[in-house]
Amino acid sequence: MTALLSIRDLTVTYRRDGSEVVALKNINLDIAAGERLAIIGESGSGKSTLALAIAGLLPASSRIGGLIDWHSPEFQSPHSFAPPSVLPDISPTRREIGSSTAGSPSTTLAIGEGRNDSAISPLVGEMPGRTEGGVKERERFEPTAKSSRIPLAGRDIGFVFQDPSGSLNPVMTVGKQIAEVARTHLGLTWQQAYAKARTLLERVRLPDPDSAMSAFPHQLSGGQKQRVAIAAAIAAGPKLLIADEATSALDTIVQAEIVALIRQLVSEDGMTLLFVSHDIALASELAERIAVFRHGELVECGATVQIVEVPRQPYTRALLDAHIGLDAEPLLGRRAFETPA
Ligand SMILES: Nc1ncnc2c1ncn2[C@@H]1O[C@H](COP(=O)(O)OP(=O)(O)OP(=O)(O)O)[C@@H](O)[C@H]1O
Ligand code: NI
Repeated sequence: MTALLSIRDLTVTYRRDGSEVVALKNINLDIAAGERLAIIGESGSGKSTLALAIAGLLPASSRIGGLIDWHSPEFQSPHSFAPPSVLPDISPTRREIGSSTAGSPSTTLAIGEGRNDSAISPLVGEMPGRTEGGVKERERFEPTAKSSRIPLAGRDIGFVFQDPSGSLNPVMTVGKQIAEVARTHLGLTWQQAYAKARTLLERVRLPDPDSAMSAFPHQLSGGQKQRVAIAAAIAAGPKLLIADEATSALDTIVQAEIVALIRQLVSEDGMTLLFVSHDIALASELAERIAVFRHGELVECGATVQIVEVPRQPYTRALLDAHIGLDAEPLLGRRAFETPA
């Protein structure tokens, strides 16, 4: 399988109240093109930080070390600190990236240790102290070569957050906000973009897409809002879809529907999926591979069946054990739990 991106020695530190929080420590991870990879771990383990780092959406208060290589001729770093050619290669594992040797289409994304000033996050000022929030357009520095471009959240990377209200504009119609993504990134006319938005609402199976086009987010249910957020996230045809706890705020049935929808869209569009969740059972329903995070470290990574059936780490075992009913038909267990006495 071809790697979409390689993460090498990625370390992310946040500054908070004068002290530093190390959110990720020396992460090494490859993401294959077209795979469905889940990132799991308890709260604060660094899952969202990884997702934001990949999308180039970390707040300016963060510092990044290590590198992210996109193995695509189209892409450049979303947060490299200088053109790769003038930066020293500080990563001891750099040579392990087979396809990033000279002449390869790989592009180095982040090299060295530096304050993340170049990545101007839309989260800055909007959601201080949080990693979840709305992704809207953000300023970017220009690519150094015309032939390659910076992988951009919203265009090349679709991002779906836990709270769809955070990513949807409350005073803009559903149709217009999806159309705006298509217009901005695909260069469509408004008319074409609205037609695309209408098609996308059908694809995400929103009931009555025609009236939904002129609806405002508050007129929709949580699950419907999340469908709209997903439509907006895939509107520009991203290569990578990142869903960060995208179903965590929804009830079990809607959660299953959204997971099924994500699976279908990812397969139809040939997208790579990064599914961030604290729920190992949900992750195992969707992902082919699971990476387990704890205290900012990647403790275990393997095929879903291996992680679920023969976890190597006690921590993974504990996550599995903590999930009620995983070993004993979870859906039946949940249904019995929900049935009124
Ligand atoms: N903007 C920020 N400023 C300061 N510290 C932060 C910021 N965002 C995250 N952190 C800290 O970094 C660590 C990792 O947080 P992160 O949000 O990546 O974890 P997570 O696994 O996504 O957790 P959750 O499941 O609660 O979403 C935590 O200690 C968190 O408090
Ligand atoms: Ni998170």
